[in-house]
Amino acid sequence: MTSPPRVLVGHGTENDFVVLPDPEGDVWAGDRLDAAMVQRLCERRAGLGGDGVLRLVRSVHVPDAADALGDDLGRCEWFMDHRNADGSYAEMCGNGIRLFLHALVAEGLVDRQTCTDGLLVGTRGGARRVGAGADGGYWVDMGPARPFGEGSAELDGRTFDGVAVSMGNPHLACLTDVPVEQLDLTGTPAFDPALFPEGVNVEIVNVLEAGAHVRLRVSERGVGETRSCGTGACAAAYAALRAEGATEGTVVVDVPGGRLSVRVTSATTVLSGPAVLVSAGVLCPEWLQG
Ligand SMILES: N[C@@H](CCC[C@H](N)C(=O)O)C(=O)O
Repeated sequence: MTSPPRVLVGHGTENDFVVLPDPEGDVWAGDRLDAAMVQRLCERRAGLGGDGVLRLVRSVHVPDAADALGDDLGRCEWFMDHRNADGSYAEMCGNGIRLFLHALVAEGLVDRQTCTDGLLVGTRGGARRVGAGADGGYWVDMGPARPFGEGSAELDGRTFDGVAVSMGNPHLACLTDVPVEQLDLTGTPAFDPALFPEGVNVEIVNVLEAGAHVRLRVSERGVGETRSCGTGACAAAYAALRAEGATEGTVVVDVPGGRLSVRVTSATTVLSGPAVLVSAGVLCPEWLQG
């Protein structure tokens, strides 16, 4: 590293990320961004603080992009290299990918005017189209929710039953009448490892209006409780519609950090919401060496 690495901090409905611009893949090459560095960056007192890290990098510089994207590799100039706060990789991040596009625009790497039709971005869960909305926010075509069974999770001394849904990453979306604001989600959920061999994000969901409006709290794999989860909102919307026997509809999803909207059709799921950059600067060399 010749000059101090550039860094941004931002969030989507208060699901917050440390953003590392690295277009040519030379700033955080090799094992520089190992799990220990991700953990240090996400540390809320001794680091910058965040639920995860997003590295802005061209797909050609990511060794595992070819496996993740297959024939889409050539169509995805950019790759969302996402890490959870514990350093683990996730296949997909719905809040992160909106912030990813916002940061590409802010860094002058992509022209916002050209992304109203969306830009195809590579992720470890495959290619996703993300675009700028007329309201200043962003949308992302997440692909269809893929149910893969039913299960339960134990949290705060209770058992919550739910539907297992893949949005590229694994979720257990649990509809319940227990008011979510009463729950203590500081613990780690217990779940069935046979159903979720790669771990799971657990959404606890109250239905406010059948098939149209829900409120959720989430315990994320690799992080703990966060203020929002975009893929979790999609899983919750799918579960809320399914409870009504519906496969299509638009669901407003309230999370502790704000509001998201999820449009579900028979073909796909479109998540919409804000993306906010809070600060931009550089990492101090003495911190990096510490
Ligand atoms: N908060 C994200 C999801 C991040 C990944 C998740 N913790 C996992 O490990 O699957 C979102 O907005 O979707």
